[in-house]
Amino acid sequence: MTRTPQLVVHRDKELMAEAAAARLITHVVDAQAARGHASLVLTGGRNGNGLLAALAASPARDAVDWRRVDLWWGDERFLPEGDPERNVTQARAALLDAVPLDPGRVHPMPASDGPWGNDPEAAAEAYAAELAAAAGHHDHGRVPDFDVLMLGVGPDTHVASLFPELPAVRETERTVVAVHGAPKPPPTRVTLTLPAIRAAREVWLLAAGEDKANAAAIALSGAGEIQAPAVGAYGWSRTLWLLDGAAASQLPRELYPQASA
Ligand SMILES: O=C1O[C@H](COP(=O)(O)O)[C@@H](O)[C@H](O)[C@H]1O
Repeated sequence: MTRTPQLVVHRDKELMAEAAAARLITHVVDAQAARGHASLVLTGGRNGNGLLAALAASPARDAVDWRRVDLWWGDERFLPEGDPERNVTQARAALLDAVPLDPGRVHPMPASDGPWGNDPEAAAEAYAAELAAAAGHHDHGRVPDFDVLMLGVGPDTHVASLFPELPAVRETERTVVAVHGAPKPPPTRVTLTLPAIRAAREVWLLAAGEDKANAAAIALSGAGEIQAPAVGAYGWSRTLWLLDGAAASQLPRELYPQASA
């Protein structure tokens, strides 16, 4: 388990998205070569969707065997199926509809008009059960061995739907919980918890744009995870912060990485 993140700063958000997409393709190809399949956790938000769109535009996307990719989500806005604000709807538009995925390996979080109805607690429990059913006996706990778990960092340091000081960020047992009263709309959400996030091999935090500069500086300067949830998001093999110059602009000088482009 490494709590010390590596930082990579790219010139701007477009280059950051392209470089992150290239990095992801390489990871997936390597995971498939080593283990036969790759398991990814997608994030919503502008930076996560930017990465997916860059991946869709990359000719190297065809190096991936998409039929052997498992897709999970870090969080979801609890809205009806097909709602344009749902993270899965946006991911489908950015990439998923353009690649030959196995539908049985795509695991969106439940919608508010899905089989568990408008009950986010039931939806969270069902997603936790789906994760547990996919976890092998070698996996760390009750979720599959995620190769890469991506998280967009919000301007308030939230990741997934773990917002500062709300009960979800304090959860230490369950892997998935419902969120009520999120400060960013919509207020009702479903999210992986920090213990589930920390079961990932690699956690990549994405932060691009001036509105992320304060969040990056706070999260990377020793804040607590209840006040700054991004602090609590780390992988057991590696934790990577992928930033653009604007998001890195308030980092303390000693944190600013030497080799960045
Ligand atoms: O609402 C959400 O916001 C965060 C961050 O989004 P961004 O647009 O500020 O980059 C995202 O990571 C999360 O998945 C999403 O539900």
